[in-house]
Amino acid sequence: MPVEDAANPAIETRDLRKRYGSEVALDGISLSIPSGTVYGFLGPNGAGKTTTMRLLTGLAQPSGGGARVCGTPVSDRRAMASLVGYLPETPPLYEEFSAREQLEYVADLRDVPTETAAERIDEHLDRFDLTADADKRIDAYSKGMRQKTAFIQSVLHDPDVLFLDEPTAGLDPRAARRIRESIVDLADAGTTVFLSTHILPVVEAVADAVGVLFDGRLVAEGTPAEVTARAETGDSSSLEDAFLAVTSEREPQAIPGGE
Ligand SMILES: Nc1ncnc2c1ncn2[C@@H]1O[C@H](COP(=O)(O)OP(=O)(O)OP(=O)(O)O)[C@@H](O)[C@H]1O
Repeated sequence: MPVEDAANPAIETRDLRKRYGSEVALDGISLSIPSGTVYGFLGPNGAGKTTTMRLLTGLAQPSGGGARVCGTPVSDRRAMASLVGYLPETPPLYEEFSAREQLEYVADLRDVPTETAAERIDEHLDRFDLTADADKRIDAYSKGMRQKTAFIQSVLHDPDVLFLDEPTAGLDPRAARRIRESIVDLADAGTTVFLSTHILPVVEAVADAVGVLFDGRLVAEGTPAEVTARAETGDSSSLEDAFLAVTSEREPQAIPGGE
């Protein structure tokens, strides 16, 4: 069972906003996500999902509002480095390193003790069927092998909150299942997982709650069943039907003139 603590949310945002010049990427979102839960963060292309994750990992500065992760303001980048793990859409990997070297390097950066790092690296390489290729250079890796390596590096330091941007992209069914299992295992162990993906069956399988972002605003939130039911798309409707309903036939919202 997830270790939930609604009074001390792992992720909390208040009217969080981000502009890029005149472009409003995020138009004031407020979230409260209990620790030890999986939050599926959905939205069409360009809705503001990556922007939100960059703000919540301290990689970008908000234009307005605020956010805390485990009670710490996200502006504290030093604290964020140990509190959060982040698998971005295009993960940073050193082509000339092997997967093992890459993972040892990241573990060292995150101050994971050498012996603990070695154990975790071996365990994860095995779990993702990478052991035989672990000493090959990453520039000879397939897309899926890179994605698996990047996922492992995002969890090596045992973060309290894990942000995943399309973690199963490019993975074969076995590897995708391993990622889904890992997400559930991590949440069971108390990690909060913030999962952005367009693969809605993955969200239905693992998420405790979902939020749907459209044009920089949160337009639906609840358990997958609640969001599906509220969209009132029919008796046999799915999360996909609900997603399409809440992200269509909406006029773009007027953008306020200032913060
Ligand atoms: N560095 C940037 N400079 C200017 N505009 C940006 C920048 N990053 C994002 N945007 C804009 O902000 C909006 C939200 O982008 P974002 O990448 O957060 O969307 P997304 O929901 O992650 O999309 P996708 O599903 O395609 O990955 C888009 O209109 C995008 O063009």
